[in-house]
Amino acid sequence: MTTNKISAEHLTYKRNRHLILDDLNLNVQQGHFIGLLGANGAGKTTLMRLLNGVATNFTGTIQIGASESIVDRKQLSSFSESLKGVNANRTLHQIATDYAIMYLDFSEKAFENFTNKYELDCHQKLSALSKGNRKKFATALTLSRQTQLYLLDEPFEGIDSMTRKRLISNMIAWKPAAATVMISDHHVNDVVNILDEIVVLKDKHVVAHRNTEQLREETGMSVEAYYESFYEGSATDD
Ligand SMILES: Nc1ncnc2c1ncn2[C@@H]1O[C@H](COP(=O)(O)OP(=O)(O)OP(=O)(O)O)[C@@H](O)[C@H]1O
Repeated sequence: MTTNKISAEHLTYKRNRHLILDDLNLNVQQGHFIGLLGANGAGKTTLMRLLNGVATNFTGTIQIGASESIVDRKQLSSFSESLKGVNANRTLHQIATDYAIMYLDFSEKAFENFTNKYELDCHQKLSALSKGNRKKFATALTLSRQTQLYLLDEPFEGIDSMTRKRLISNMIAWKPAAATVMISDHHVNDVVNILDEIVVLKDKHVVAHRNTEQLREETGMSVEAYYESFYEGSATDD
């Protein structure tokens, strides 16, 4: 069996009796930038929560590397949403110190590099950060772990277009070859240059999973036009 993969098979998930994901199948080889695309409410955050092991009580299987266990998946993936439970009265530096205790793979050196590049003042309290800087901080924390799968939920939301371009270049330069980075974003054109693959969620499951280069060659469409066509009901994935 191949172990350098991330997979979800027949994944079905309900929350408060609402069916959110239904028989979702996804299989990615590690080492790529993957865009997780879908309209509001399509289930992008939910899928990331399930992969990371924050959300449980699903049916089907989820695997990262060779393991299906929740404990291993939390260890093998780093999720930007983890910041949700953090005490906003703590400074960025204090929060990073907490992370270093919580996650043995957290690199304080990497964190320092990211915060320098992102122009964040680590003496500030989390509560004092603007929306964009809060996103940058969540990304810095997430990427400072040394693990296999990085799950970034709308990392560029609220970030100005110039900074966005700089963060994307930094991310390309930073990515370890074996790591997988899954990014959800509503502004497909802004992130498309970083993406090796896209996964489109619609109707509670994956309706397309394509290599971006092949997609352009084979369809002659931009990635954004291809993605939007699923929502216009005019495309099928073959
Ligand atoms: N606590 C909950 N109880 C019931 N349904 C929920 C709950 N949380 C989320 N949902 C539903 O799950 C579905 C998927 O939500 P999710 O946040 O994963 O979507 P998303 O693709 O990330 O959306 P967005 O792009 O708006 O962030 C939505 O229909 C949402 O209403």
